[in-house]
Amino acid sequence: MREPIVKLCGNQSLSDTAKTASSKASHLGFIFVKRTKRYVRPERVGRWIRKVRPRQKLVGVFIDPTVEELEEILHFVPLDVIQLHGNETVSQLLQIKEAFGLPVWKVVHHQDGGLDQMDIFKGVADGFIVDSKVGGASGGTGVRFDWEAVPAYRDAAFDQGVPCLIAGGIKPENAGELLSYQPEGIDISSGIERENKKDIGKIQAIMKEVEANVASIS
Ligand SMILES: O=C(O)c1ccccc1NCC(=O)[C@H](O)[C@H](O)COP(=O)(O)O
Repeated sequence: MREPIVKLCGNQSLSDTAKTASSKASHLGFIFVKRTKRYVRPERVGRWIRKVRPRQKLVGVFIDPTVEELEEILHFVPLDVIQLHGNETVSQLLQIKEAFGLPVWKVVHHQDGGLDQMDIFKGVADGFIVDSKVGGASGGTGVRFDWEAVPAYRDAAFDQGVPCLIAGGIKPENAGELLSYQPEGIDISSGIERENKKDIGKIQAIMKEVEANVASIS
């Protein structure tokens, strides 16, 4: 049975990181996109990681980063995965993979042509995240999409031999519904927050839903 991928994203403080790290999630995410509400400074994240020592894999979220920017972040934070949330091209992904030797997850927004986007990155992306498209926002919107589309994305990623996480508006109250579509992984940010801080009760509630559905997402 494969362990479900659960990424708890948008950690903004030592306290957030301690709460998400105390869970059974597999990945913790940090937003390195300047001028967005969950942006965190890499040197701070580095300090939190040294204190908390999470057992989870660390994911850095970026929009159209340069190799130099990534180099700077990696100097402070030992990322395990680079998540690209912007308009990056295949050649940019290849350049980043070559420069750092880290897995790169490409975000595809759920909209017409979402599956074609996944096809474009076939053999290059090491994983996909399918997120809601909400106006000009890139992510962290707290808005879900029509999950009837989930099996098509899941199967397309499966055919490529890479994981696919579903993101956008997942919360304890609706996680069971999403998990019934058997995604390989889920990515949550707003749904585990209360007043912009991660909430241990919501984290535990999400993880309880995952555990209850573990057979269906493995
Ligand atoms: O979270 C943000 O503020 C953000 C800003 C810019 C680009 C990406 C961002 N988040 C990426 C994520 O991986 C979120 O976990 C994902 O979009 C789901 O967010 P939510 O709907 O809040 O659960």
